[in-house]
Amino acid sequence: MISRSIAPLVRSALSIRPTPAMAASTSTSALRSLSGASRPTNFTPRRRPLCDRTLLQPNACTFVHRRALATHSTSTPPSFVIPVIDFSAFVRADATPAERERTSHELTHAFKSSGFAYLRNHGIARDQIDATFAMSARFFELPIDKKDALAWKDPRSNRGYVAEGRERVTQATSAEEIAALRQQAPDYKESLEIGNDHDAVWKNEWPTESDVPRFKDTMLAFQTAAHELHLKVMQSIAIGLGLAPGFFEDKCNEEWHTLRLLHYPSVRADKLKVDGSARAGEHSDYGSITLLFQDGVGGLEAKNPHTGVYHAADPIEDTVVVNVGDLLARWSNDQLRSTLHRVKAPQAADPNAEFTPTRYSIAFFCNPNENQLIESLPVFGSDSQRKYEPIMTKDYLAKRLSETYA
Ligand SMILES: O=C(O)CCC(=O)C(=O)O
Ligand SMILES: [Fe+2]
Repeated sequence: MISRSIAPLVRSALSIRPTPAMAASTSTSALRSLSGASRPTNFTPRRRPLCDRTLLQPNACTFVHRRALATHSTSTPPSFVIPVIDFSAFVRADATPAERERTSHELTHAFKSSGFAYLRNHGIARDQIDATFAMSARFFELPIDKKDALAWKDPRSNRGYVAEGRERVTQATSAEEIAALRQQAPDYKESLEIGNDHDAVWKNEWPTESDVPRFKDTMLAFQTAAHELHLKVMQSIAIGLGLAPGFFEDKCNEEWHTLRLLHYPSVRADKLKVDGSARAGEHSDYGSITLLFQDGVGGLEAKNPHTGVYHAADPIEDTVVVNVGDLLARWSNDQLRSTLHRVKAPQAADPNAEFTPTRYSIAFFCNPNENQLIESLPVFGSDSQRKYEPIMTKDYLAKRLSETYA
């Protein structure tokens, strides 16, 4: 999260205090607002039309994600804990194997129970995170035409700017249902998706250097740091599962990740009270793990799969939230949980406040390599106990998006 010392500065410098006029325009834009879960970073060519253009204004393209539920519960432990784990054993060069084992067991225990953990001492410097947040806020301050010029165009690329109103996570399938949902319960956010910058086919949509100086360099450096942390987390998971420490290394090293900058504009608090409405609707993430950096505002919630009750995953200074995605859940035959989550108004917010404060977060969606076969590992049982058919990363991701456009 943005350090407490600079967070108010960043926020007051970069966010907009809502005025009545803004409230009106927020609500107008909210009506065309949609958004949601992680999209995969790459794609096999689709046979179906990319967008349902009947649902949106000209030149806009709506992404409606119909997500199957994440990992289901079959047992009934009642507690739902998101522990704070000291990850320094994977950052310090002098850590002992025993220290790494201990950390790894804590982490895999968390992933087996809630699917979420906070990592402290994760090795990404606070200054780097703060600088990335500040740069993200500067990007979202650009006039809408500059951002629209960088628009997200193709799910195979999954790169570019996603304006409010372009995406809605839902299980719904019919156009009418989706249109109604959009009216009643849009997601209130905009985002910029950034893939790896060395893809031969798909290119990132960068703002010009004069519009946002040092933006590209800052984001590339952040991707590098986040990828390194992701490799350490995967190593820790391998140890926690009793696998060789390097088990995931050559399966997750192609940087097939998506860095998503998220901006949740200030919104009338009553809008988030509408049934089913959220800043980001209920969803699971698709990939292996997600590293989530949040500012100090709060609002992230994770769903206890046993009770269906949502628990706040409030920001904790100097930590990163890490959660399991669908592919890691499949790899582990659901032993590691891909837990449903969403972003609502912060639970600690003043109940009488007219507006929910502006919020920024940065999600780094990590994926196994494109052609990696994801099948439940023998350590999780015999073939007959497998809950899922083996599937390649890119096919799983493509399948999820083709459902989206059914
Ligand atoms: O902004 C957040 O806190 C969570 C965002 C998220 O879950 C997502 O984009 O998949
Ligand atoms: Fe998510």
